[in-house]
Amino acid sequence: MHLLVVPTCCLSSTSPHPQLPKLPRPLPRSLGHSASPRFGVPFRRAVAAPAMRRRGRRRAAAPPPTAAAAGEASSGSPGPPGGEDKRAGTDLKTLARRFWKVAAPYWWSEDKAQARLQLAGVFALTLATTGISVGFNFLGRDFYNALADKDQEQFTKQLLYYLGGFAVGVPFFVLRDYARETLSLRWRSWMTSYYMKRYFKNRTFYKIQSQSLIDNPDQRINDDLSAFTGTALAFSLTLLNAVVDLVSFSNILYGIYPPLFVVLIVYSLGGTAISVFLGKSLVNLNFMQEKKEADFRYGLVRVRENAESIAFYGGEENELQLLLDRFRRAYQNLSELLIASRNLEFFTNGYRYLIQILPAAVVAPMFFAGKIEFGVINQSVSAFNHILSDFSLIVFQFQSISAFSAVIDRLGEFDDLLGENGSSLSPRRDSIDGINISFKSGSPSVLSSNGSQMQSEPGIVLEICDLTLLTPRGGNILITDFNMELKDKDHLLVMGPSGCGKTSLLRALAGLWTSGTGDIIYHARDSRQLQTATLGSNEPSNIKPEGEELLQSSKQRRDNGIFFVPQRPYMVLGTLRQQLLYPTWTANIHQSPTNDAQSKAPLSFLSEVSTSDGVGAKPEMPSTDELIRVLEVVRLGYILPRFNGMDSVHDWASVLSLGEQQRLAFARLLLAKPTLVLLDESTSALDDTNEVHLYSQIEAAGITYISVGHRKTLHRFHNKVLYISKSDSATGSLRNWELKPTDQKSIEESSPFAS
Ligand SMILES: Nc1ncnc2c1ncn2[C@@H]1O[C@H](COP(=O)(O)OP(=O)(O)OP(=O)(O)O)[C@@H](O)[C@H]1O
Repeated sequence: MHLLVVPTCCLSSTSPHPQLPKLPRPLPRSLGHSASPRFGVPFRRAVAAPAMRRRGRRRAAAPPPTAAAAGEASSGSPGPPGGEDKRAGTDLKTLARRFWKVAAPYWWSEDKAQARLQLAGVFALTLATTGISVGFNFLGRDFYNALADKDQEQFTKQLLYYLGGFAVGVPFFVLRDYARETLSLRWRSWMTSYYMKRYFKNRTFYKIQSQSLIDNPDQRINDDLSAFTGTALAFSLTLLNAVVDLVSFSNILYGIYPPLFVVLIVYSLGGTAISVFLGKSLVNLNFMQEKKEADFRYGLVRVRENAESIAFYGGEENELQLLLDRFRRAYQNLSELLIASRNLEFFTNGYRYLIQILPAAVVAPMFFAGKIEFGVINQSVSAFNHILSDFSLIVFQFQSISAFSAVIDRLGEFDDLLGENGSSLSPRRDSIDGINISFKSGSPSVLSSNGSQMQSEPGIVLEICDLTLLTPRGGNILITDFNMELKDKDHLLVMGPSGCGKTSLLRALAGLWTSGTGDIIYHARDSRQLQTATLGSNEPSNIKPEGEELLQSSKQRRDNGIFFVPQRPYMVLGTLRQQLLYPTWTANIHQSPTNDAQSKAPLSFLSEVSTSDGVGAKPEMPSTDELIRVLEVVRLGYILPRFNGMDSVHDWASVLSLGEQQRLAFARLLLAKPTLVLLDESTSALDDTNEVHLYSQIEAAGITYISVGHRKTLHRFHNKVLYISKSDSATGSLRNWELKPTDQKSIEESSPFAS
C-alpha cells in the first residue's frame, strides 16, 4: 500500500501550489495538498492565492454604506441592516448574471484580438499538459511493473524514459502557468482601466461617496479585480482540463475495471452534495470578511491622514477604541469563518484521504486473482485521482469557490452601480432633482436642449433663475426662489450664518447638488464652447447622451472657464509642478524625471485617453519660467529652493501650511485664467495683507469671482453682496436672501488699514 502512494507524491512534487502564500488565517488543507497526482492544476493556486492574499494587503477603503443606500445599490444583495454585520445571500442566478456581466466585456473589447489569441495559446498549452499527464500515467504503470517484476534492465530503461519525460514535460507546465498569468495580468489591467474610467465618469466617485452607495470601491478596483481575473481564468482552464481529463482517463479507468468508474461517480456526487450543505454559509462570511477588513484598514488610513489633528486633540484613546472595535468585528466574522471552514475540513480531509486507498481497494481483488499486474493498480489510482479531482472540484475548492463568489458579488454590485459608462446613477435621479445647468455660447445659432435658439447677452457670465435649493434627497430647504445675474468682472460676496447654505450654493453652481428647482445658466466665454446641454432636468431632453455626459464632467465646467477653490485646497500626489498645473493640465507627469517609467505605457488601454473634444481647448501649458513667476506672484517663491525645484515629490498637504496651500491654489487659478471662479473661504487661513494681495491679483487678471466668506475685509473686493439667512423649513416658501451692492461704509470698514 505504501508503494501506491509513492507516485502520487512524486507527481505532486510539481503540484500546483507547493508554496501557497502565507495567509492570515489557516490555509485550508485542501489548498495545501494535492489530491491529484497530476502536474500543475492551475485552478487551485489561482483561486486560493489572490482571494486569500488580499487579506494580507488590503488597501484604504471607504466607510460603510447606509443600509438604505446599500440596499438600493444592490438589487441582488441588499445591504445589511445598518450596513453592518449580516447580509442576505445572493442567489445563484444573480451570481451567474454578475459573473457574466463582469467577465464578458474584455473579450469583446478593443483588446479582444490579443486576448483571444493568448487565450487560445493557454488552452493549447493546457491540452499539451493534459497529454503529457496521460503519457506519465502509462510511464508510471510500466515503471512500477518493472519494479514489481524485479526486472532491473527494464526498470533502468523506464527510469530513463521517466526522466526524459520530465525534461520534455516540465517546460510545458511552466509555460502554461506563465502564459495564464500573463493573460490574467493583461485582463486585470484592462478591467482596472475600464472600471476606473467609469468610476471617474460623470463624477460617479463623488456620488458613491457622498450618498454612501457601496462600501470600499477602492478595494473592489484593486483587490477584487485582481482576484477575479486570476480566478476566472484558472477556473475556465480547470473546466477545460476536467473535460479533457475525463475523456482521456475515462477510457483508461473504464478499460481497467468498469465498476471503478461507477464508484467514482457516486463518490464524487455524494461528496459534492455534502460539501455544499456544510459550506453554504461561507460565501456570505467571505463577503463580510472582505468588507470588515477593508473598514478596519480605512480606519488606519484615516489616522495616518489626520495624524496632526488627532495628536492636537489628544484623541489617541478614542482612535484606538474605534479601531479596535473595527478589528473586533473583523475578528468575530473571521472566527465564524474559521468554524465553518473547520466543519467543512472534517469532511474534505476524510474525503481526500479515502481517495488514496479507494481505487486500490476496488481493484485489489483482481490483482489477487492474477487478472491484472501490479503497475495497473498504480495506473488505476492515478487515473481515478485525475478524474475524481475534476469531479470533486467543489469538494476540494469549496472555500476558494466561496471566496470567489464573494468577489463576483462585490464586483457585480459595483458594476451594476457604475452601469454602462458610469451612467446608472443618472437615471435614478430623485424627482426633486430639478436644478438645470446649461451653458450658452456668446455666438449665435446654438441649439438648446429643446431645440430653440440660445444666445448669450453680451457681458453676462452667469444667470440664476428661480433657484430653490434643497439638501440632497430633499432634506431641508436652504435657499428659496433665488434670482441673480452676474456680469463680466462683477464680484459677488456670499455671506450668512453658519449652515445657511453658502457652500451648498457653490455646490449647486458646480453641478454637484441638483436637489431643488430652477435654472443656472453659464455664458461661455468664446465661440469654442458651442455646446449646450442640460443637467438635472426632469423634462425629456433632446440632447444626445454624449452631450449630457460631457456636461456632467467637471472638465466641461473648467472648459467653460469656471473654476472652484475650496477652503482646504486639494493637494495632488506628485511634484510641485503637478500641484500648479492641476487640474487644467493633467497629462504632465512625464515631465517629472522620477516618472520616466510611466511614460512608456506598456498597454495602450492603460494610457490616459484624452477627453479633449474640441470643446473649450485648453490654454497652452505654462513653461517652467511662468510657473516660477506665478509662485512669486502669490509670494511662494521661497518654497522652490526648500523643495529642490519643481520636480521633487512631497506630501504637500503635510509640508505646506494651510495658508501656503491656499496661496498655491491661487497660483493654480492665475495660471488657468478662468472666466469665473467660485471661492469658498479660500483665504480663511491667510493674514489680511496676503488676502488683499491675492484678491488684487485675480481682480487684475480680469477674473469674475463669487466668494463665500465671513470676514468684513472681503467687502472691498466685491461689488455685490448676497446675504442668506437660515431658512425655516416651515416657512420655506419665504424668500431668505437679499442681494445688494456693497456699500461704501462696509468697504471703508473692511479696509485693513481702517483705524
Ligand atoms: N451631504 C449632505 N447631505 C445633507 N445635508 C447636508 C450635506 N452637506 C451639508 N448639509 C447641510 O446643509 C446645510 C448647509 O450646509 P453648507 O455647507 O452649505 O453651510 P454653510 O453656510 O457653508 O456653513 P459654514 O459657514 O458653516 O461653512 C447644513 O445644515 C448642512 O448640515
